[in-house]
Amino acid sequence: MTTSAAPPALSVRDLSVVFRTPTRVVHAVDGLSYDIAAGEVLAVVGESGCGKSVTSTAVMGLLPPTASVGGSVRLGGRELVGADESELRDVRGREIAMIFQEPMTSLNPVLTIGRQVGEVLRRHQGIGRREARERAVDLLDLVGIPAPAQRARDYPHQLSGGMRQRVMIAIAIACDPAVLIADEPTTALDVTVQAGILEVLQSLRERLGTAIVLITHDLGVVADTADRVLVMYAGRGVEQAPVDELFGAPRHPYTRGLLGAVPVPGRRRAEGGRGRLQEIPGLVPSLTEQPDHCTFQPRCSYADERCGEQRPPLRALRAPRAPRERDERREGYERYGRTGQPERSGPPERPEPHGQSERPEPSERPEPHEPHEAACWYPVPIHPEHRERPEEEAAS
Ligand SMILES: Nc1ncnc2c1ncn2[C@@H]1O[C@H](COP(=O)(O)OP(=O)(O)OP(=O)(O)O)[C@@H](O)[C@H]1O
Repeated sequence: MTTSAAPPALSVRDLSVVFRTPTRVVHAVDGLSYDIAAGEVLAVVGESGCGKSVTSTAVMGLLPPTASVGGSVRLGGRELVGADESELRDVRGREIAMIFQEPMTSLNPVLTIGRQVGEVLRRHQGIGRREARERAVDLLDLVGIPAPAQRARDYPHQLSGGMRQRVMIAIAIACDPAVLIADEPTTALDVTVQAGILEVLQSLRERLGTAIVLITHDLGVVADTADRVLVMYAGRGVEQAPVDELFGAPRHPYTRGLLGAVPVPGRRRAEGGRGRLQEIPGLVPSLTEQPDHCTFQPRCSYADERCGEQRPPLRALRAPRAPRERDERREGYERYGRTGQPERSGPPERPEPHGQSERPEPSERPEPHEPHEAACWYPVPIHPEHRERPEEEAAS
């Protein structure tokens, strides 16, 4: 739950999405809750099919009629679940916007990019063609398109993939939305172009206070960009934490497995040949059922009977604060550069994270708006000798 005084820019509570087709029922999202504050970047991670995109599409009110949505999505005090289409159309683009993975499918190939950015302004702000054109050029400039006045006359196919993605961002932020959802915005791009796009997103949150929900598979991007992380598994939120806590002291066994499945050069050598990539055994559960127990239980090495009988709620955990624990958090954070790998090979020299010189130390980052939470009866111990029992956790 949000502890800061300011209301969240976006508040999602107990969101559920069920698709009903003639042949099956899919519980794509089940009881998901999160908040995001102005100027914050919340990364949403999890294996393919865990419900990241469906969550965002539900928040935007863009799901097909086969989907039924439950719970609450509050945007600046306005409830979006159950709102009618005309109200949603008014909100989308103006107060909340989304950028997608593949800009070529979202841009109109027969209109210039200046026209496409300008159209959004004209539709939502009722300004004239000439003013819209001028403001479109300003927006293209803001997202880092060189010579924006000339490029505004280009068609999408005349731009590189990275430039097209910048155009999508310009369209998304044209009306200065409070919340921007970026669904895998850098996946199809090479690493240097990706870095440029992430810088644009960072500058938006700093300059305009945009709250950004960043959906990504790339844990390096998460480490480098996010303030907080939401981990999803099989349609449920299983862990939420400030980014350095999540990387340094993951508490849900699934999160730990997810981090262990990322290649880190030098780790194997540093760990005497033992540091292999750790696969999570077993398979992701089918979403056609909605079990009333922990869905990760069949794959979890910590599970006991209770995990197979009762569904663990998302509970606040005590944050690791002792100096030694703090160092471990830091170490975890430093393991991941922007590409999911340290910039140089591993120990004995500890690698610097990408862009560390310009970015504040993790300890200087803004205070988290939410505590560390995990949906687990037996959260992974911070130290093996300190296995905590549920009753020792500081529930709040
Ligand atoms: N229109 C639909 N009808 C039925 N099931 C759907 C529909 N859209 C999505 N799903 C199902 O919902 C589940 C979640 O899908 P979603 O696209 O949100 O996953 P994801 O975590 O974003 O995956 P990825 O990382 O691969 O994009 C999947 O099992 C998917 O098959």
